[in-house]
Amino acid sequence: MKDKIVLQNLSKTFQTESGRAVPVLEDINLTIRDNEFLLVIGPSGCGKTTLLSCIAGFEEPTSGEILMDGEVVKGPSAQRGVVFQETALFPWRRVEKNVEYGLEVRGMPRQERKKIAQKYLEMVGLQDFADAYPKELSGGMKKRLTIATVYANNPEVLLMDEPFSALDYPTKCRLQMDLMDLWTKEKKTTVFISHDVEEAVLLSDRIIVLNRHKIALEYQNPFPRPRRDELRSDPKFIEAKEYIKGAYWNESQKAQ
Ligand SMILES: Nc1ncnc2c1ncn2[C@@H]1O[C@H](COP(=O)(O)OP(=O)(O)OP(=O)(O)O)[C@@H](O)[C@H]1O
Repeated sequence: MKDKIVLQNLSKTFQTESGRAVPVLEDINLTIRDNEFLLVIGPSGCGKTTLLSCIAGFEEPTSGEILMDGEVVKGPSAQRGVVFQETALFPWRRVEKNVEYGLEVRGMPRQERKKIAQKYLEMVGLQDFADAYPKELSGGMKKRLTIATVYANNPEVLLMDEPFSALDYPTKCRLQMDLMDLWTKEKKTTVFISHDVEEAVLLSDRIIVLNRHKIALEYQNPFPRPRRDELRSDPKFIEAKEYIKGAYWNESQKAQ
């Protein structure tokens, strides 16, 4: 599989207003392969969002560089779709019009963008809510809508920052399965940030534990796809979760 995103000696240090230097990422080297689902986990404040923001092009590295398809990332691009923890929807636009927004901006004809919006609303099970406003949707439905919106724009890379963290467990489980279905149908290179070890083992091809400014552990996920909901209670899955949790826990302890 070809390399999609390459982080070369990536470092990021923030300067606080009082002039203090806050090192967040130090000399990170990482290759994300085309169509890989990479999951980044780590204790709060370890730099997960900063890493994602650098890949998205929202933050500039202090040193080192990020390459996508061999080209240096110099700023945000429509080729990298971002899903944040908070849903970013237009409250005054109906559900279908939210999905169409990016396509409209690109000048796609009305009928064509409507067809694409309907396809993705169906894929996330929101076809009956096309004419509703976002405020009429539950938290989980809003997440589905955000994912449909990002997918409709057809980016090559999907960057997701804890998209399901605020949801209750059953809703989260359902959305994880939905995302996996969508990802299986339309594979995209994905970088997904999470605090949740179960989510990490269920979704990923590979897990990176980030801590103390560096990659503390890399774990190649052995579970074959498709992965069903029942996998969550498989003893081997639980064992894998414990292993990641052990590394995550140890790293959290060291961070204190
Ligand atoms: N713009 C900024 N200016 C100064 N410091 C910042 C800035 N953005 C982030 N930081 C600091 O960088 C560190 C990493 O933040 P980041 O949000 O990347 O962590 P995280 O791992 O995503 O945390 P969480 O899991 O709590 O979301 C934190 O110490 C934070 O205070």
